[in-house]
Amino acid sequence: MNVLAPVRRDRVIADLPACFRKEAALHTRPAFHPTVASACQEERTGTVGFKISKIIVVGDLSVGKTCLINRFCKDTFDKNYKATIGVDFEMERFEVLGVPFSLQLWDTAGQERFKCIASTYYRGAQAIVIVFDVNDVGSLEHTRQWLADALKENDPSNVILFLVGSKKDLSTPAQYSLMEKDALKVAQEMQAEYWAVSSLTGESQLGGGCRSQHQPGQRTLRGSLPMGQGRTCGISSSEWRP
Ligand SMILES: Nc1nc2c(ncn2[C@@H]2O[C@H](COP(=O)(O)OP(=O)(O)OP(=O)(O)O)[C@@H](O)[C@H]2O)c(=O)[nH]1
Repeated sequence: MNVLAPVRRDRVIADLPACFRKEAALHTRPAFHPTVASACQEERTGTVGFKISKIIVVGDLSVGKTCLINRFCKDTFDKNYKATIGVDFEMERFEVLGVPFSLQLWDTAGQERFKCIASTYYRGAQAIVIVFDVNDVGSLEHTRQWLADALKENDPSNVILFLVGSKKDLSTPAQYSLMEKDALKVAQEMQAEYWAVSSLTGESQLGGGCRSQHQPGQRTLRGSLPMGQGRTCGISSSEWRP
């Protein structure tokens, strides 16, 4: 008996969106392998079963990792800072091309003293989200180290990377465009997709003037955080061959 509530409408992905930048994309095909697609449609997914992918969110202390996850999962924002102790996690259910799919979002502590505990949860990630504050250039510089640490526990050729600039609402357009140049450079080096967001307002914007395939109305953090929208993390056509 299925005791789970239906998947929320904005978590139902009926068409795979095109990748935004090929060099930062793990999946460059517009759809699953035809055999996979027909097996999903005919519910012959057999041994593939229920899919879970793990996303880890890393970055300096107080850059807004918890707020980003809360906006995405609960559509809430808390202006009071409560440091994450070690790690925390949320689970989000999706339906991708008719197949149930879940994301585990691991929120890790940015404080140095908890780094040791948090890093024990890095292993087995399909996507790494490295967050920095667009108003704090130091936090952008530290993203390289956060990525290096996360990649020690993961296979670099098999993870999708996102560089996310947070608290965009606190910067003026002039300040932001100065910062964006540096952020894009770092994203390019990392081969990550770059997004700028505000968890306070719910706005999310793909960096570098890349065009999104999505409707303007969809581009809010709740429905379209990078991890939910740009790609379907963790799914590869080879994995999904029935
Ligand atoms: N104005 C504004 N403030 C934000 C935004 N995101 C987070 N904040 C504030 O920044 C502070 C830190 O946010 P958190 O999400 O707790 O930061 P964190 O990165 O999870 O911090 P650690 O758990 O210590 O690693 C809080 O006071 C938030 O309210 C944003 O988009 N805009």
